[in-house]
Amino acid sequence: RKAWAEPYRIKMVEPLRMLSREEREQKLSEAGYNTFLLRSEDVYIDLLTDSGTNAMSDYQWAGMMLGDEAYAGSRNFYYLEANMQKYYGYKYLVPTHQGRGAEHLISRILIKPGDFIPGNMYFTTTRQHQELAGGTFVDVIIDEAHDPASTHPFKGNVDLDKLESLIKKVGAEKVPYVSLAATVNMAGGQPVSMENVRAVRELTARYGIRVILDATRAVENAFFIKEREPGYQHKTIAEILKEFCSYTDGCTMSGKKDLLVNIGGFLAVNDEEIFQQARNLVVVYEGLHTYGGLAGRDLEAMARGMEEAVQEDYIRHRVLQVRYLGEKLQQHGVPIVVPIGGHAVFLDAKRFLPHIPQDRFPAQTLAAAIYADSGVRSMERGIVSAGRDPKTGDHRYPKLELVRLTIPRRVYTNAHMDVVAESVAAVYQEREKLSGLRMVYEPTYLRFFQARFEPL
Ligand SMILES: CC1=C(O)/C(=C\N=C(/C)C(=O)O)C(COP(=O)(O)O)=CN1
Repeated sequence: RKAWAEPYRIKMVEPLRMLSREEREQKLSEAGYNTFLLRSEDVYIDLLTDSGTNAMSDYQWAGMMLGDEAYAGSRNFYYLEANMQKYYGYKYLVPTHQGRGAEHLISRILIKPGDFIPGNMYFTTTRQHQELAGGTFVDVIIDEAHDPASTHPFKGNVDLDKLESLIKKVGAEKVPYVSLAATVNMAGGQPVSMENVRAVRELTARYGIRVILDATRAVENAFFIKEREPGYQHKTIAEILKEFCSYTDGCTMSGKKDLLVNIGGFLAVNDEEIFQQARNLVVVYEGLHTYGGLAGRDLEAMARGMEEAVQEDYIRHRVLQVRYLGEKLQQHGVPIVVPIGGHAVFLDAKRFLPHIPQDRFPAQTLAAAIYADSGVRSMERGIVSAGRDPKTGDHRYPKLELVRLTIPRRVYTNAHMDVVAESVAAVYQEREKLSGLRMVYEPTYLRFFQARFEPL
């Protein structure tokens, strides 16, 4: 049979409302044409992010009632620790309030000023913390990742020659770790193959260099390995995930994605010395080492989310719902990043709006136009997100100028996807009418969150 449906039924709903086109135009102007500055109540279908926006299960909500809110030694911490060891395989757990809390700790611990951190394409908060620690991020992803039309099945892969030439150029002692993301958010939710992570491990081991995984969407990555990599079709998602992690020395985790919680994260490592430094530093920045800025109930919900995340029917539905939207858009001729990623469909704003130069912010313009058309909220993932080069002060000009339609887990049905596809197609038909934006307010850090724009 072809028909497939959500592997869950709905027990509670949040009514949605739609504004009129005039109201949306007004809200957009008040938000400085930045979708981050819109109010949730003014958004119809919210595809801004899959971070913290996912629906918890009754099993997770029940866990919220079991929060052991002891200041030290909460029962929920030990349950989370045991589940992390079971599913991700690392030895030591340091909870943090969310992913960037863990990025902050590991950057401070491992990076010395003047160090270089190679990684498979940048992520905004990850690179920010590496730079704040005095490091320089160096992109060592394969070239195909920067080509939205390339159909390479594992566009998240590390280019081993780029990695080794960096190590030889700067010296292994200046490379504290490889920052490996799986999947790669900014490339379009693109996976890393098991063969590649194994090769990265072998190469870095020769130089005594650590590999720190960004495991935020590693379950989605495991799904792509099962689907695309020879030899893995008959492995479970849980087996693939654990094997993948076994080639790395630790991970930072934003539980707000794969782990189906609204807040939560952690740092996990195998090295006892790093663990001691992290659990000492966590009490300065996040909270005691057994809660790390989270309530006991949040730790419990994240531990239970971990069990659900690796369930085959759940993760298959999750990834195939994203693919459903992407294929609908392709039927309308809308240019998107291929292969379709695990957590979002990425519109290629350069091909969508070829008449708008990059320093007139085409992706920002497109995200604003989609909201005006239908109340669907998306996120700019182009020149605004790339920020300025700390050395030159000029914009960074990424090859990928994208708008991300990010699908929260277990929240929307395919009927919502149909509405989104229809709206994007309508904007695509009228794309000649769009003329770009100019930035009128630019914050210092991670400008995309709070920048304001005016139409040209
Ligand atoms: C791959 C990756 C992310 O995607 C990420 C956060 N992503 C957001 C907020 C997003 O909208 O994609 C973070 C930071 O996690 P945090 O938002 O601090 O829990 C780390 N790694």
